[in-house]
Amino acid sequence: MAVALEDLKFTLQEVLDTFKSCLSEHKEVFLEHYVAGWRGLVRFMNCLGSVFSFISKDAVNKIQILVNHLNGENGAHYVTIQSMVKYELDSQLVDLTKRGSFPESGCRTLLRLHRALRWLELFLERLQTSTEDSNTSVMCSEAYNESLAQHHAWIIRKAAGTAFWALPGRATFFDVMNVGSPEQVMAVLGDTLPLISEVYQVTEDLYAQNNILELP
Ligand SMILES: CCCCCCCC/C=C\CCCCCCCC(=O)N[C@@H](COP(=O)(O)O)[C@H](O)/C=C/CCCCCCCCCCCCC
Repeated sequence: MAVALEDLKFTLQEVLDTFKSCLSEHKEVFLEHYVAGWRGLVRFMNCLGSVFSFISKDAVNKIQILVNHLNGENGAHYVTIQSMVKYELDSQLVDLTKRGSFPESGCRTLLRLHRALRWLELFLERLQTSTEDSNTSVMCSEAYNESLAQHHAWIIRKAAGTAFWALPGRATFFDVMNVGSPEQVMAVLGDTLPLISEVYQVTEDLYAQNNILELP
């Protein structure tokens, strides 16, 4: 029986490894590894219960759009996020001001995941400084309100806010991360966060330079 990648067991270490291999020595972001990082995160979310499946579906859909670009006839232009942005903008394959002919452009699709990466960064920062009594739902909502929520319609914010209350407590959350004791989780978080932050910042700068941070 074939098993979808998203259904395999999550380990935080694996996500760390994919984000480690995301950046080239010239600070280019390899799309293949970026997408692999997201696949790992979706696997984590799938372990948390079906209440998150509407979020997971959207992420999987966006991951698949990027994989299709990577595996398509113009895949060579999609090796890094930098080459993708240049190719799509030079070839006018991006809707810049309103949705139109290119609802599945790589630039637009990646921007949605990029914004979600900021949520992840803020959430992991909170987890890293959390104590046994900290509430994962509160940390998740705060991170969401400071980032992704600003790009979501009211109905999505409402649904996301409701789902956050179904998050398990910190101890279970750490168990699902599958890296060992809370001390080991903290250590892996300490390794993971700077990598995620760097990938986020490189992407943010690239999108800002090209004035494509608000793609419809
Ligand atoms: C290291 C382990 C600890 C943390 C692990 C977290 C795992 C999170 C995995 C995936 C995060 C989901 C990424 C969601 C991408 C959302 C992209 C987006 O903004 N899509 C909206 C806009 O798209 P277009 O309509 O413009 O195409 C779309 O409307 C969204 C629909 C679904 C709702 C999105 C809610 C996002 C909440 C993010 C927090 C996830 C909380 C997971 C709990 C751990």
